[in-house]
Amino acid sequence: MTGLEIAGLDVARDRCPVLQGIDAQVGQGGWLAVIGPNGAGKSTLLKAVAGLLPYTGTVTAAGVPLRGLAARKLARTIAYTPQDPVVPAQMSVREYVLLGRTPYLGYLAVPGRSDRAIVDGVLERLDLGSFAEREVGRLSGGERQRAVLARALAQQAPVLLLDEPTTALDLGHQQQVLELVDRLRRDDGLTVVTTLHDLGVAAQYADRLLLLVEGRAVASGTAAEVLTPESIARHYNAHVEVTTGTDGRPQVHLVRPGRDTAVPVRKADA
Ligand SMILES: Nc1ncnc2c1ncn2[C@@H]1O[C@H](COP(=O)(O)OP(=O)(O)OP(=O)(O)O)[C@@H](O)[C@H]1O
Repeated sequence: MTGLEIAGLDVARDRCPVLQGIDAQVGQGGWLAVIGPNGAGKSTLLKAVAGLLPYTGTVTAAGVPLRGLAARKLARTIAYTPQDPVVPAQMSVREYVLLGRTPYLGYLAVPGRSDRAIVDGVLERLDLGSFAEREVGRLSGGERQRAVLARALAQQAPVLLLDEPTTALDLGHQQQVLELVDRLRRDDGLTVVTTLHDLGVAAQYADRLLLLVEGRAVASGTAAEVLTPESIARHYNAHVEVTTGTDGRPQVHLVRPGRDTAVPVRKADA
């Protein structure tokens, strides 16, 4: 079953075309990583799918066209975390994450016991339990990024759009967030689309990659199909070596100019 389908998507910003003719399909429970160099249009794609930018073309979730959906219905369908979220600094982390329940509340209604239980569960899963009463403005960058993700998860939408979800996180929390998102798609069938600069992470976690360059999709497929040294050299202007990990997925290593290899050679192999 298709979780999300994007067909013939064009987006202009300041009247300049930024995305042209983008097609992508993600099955329910799938994880699509949108990759590409700076300015390629990755964030623009997520914003348009989230309904925050006008577009031509169609976006459907579980077969339902998203254009024209009422805001509450859209928020129950798609949860989105931006790359640079603006957070209300005075609000406590718990109150902020409770905002994720807004699409389920009646007019002027306050969150109920089940909303609070959902928020408590999400705070726990993201290691934020001890920060629940702290003001959002008094969190570190990584703690704030987890709070923003927590708010999106509290929304319990079947489609999750995450713009660079791990940039501010230390290695342990990166892994925790990526593993959590992976579990959510595998166990709960969430459909995930993330932008990712880290090609190694994209290769390890996503089941399909979409490579955008100057607003167009230049490649899509599995990590092994998309992440070739030639393609990375051409589109990122980066010199890399691509090896295959024990899990069969590609690993991308930067190679310093003038050096032969980025991959350490073990003594036994030398
Ligand atoms: N608010 C805006 N108004 C006009 N043009 C914009 C705006 N935001 C982004 N752009 C332009 O749209 C293009 C795509 O930007 P976008 O942020 O989608 O790229 P990106 O692939 O996410 O980049 P990065 O990897 O640097 O985050 C760029 O040329 C950018 O300059």
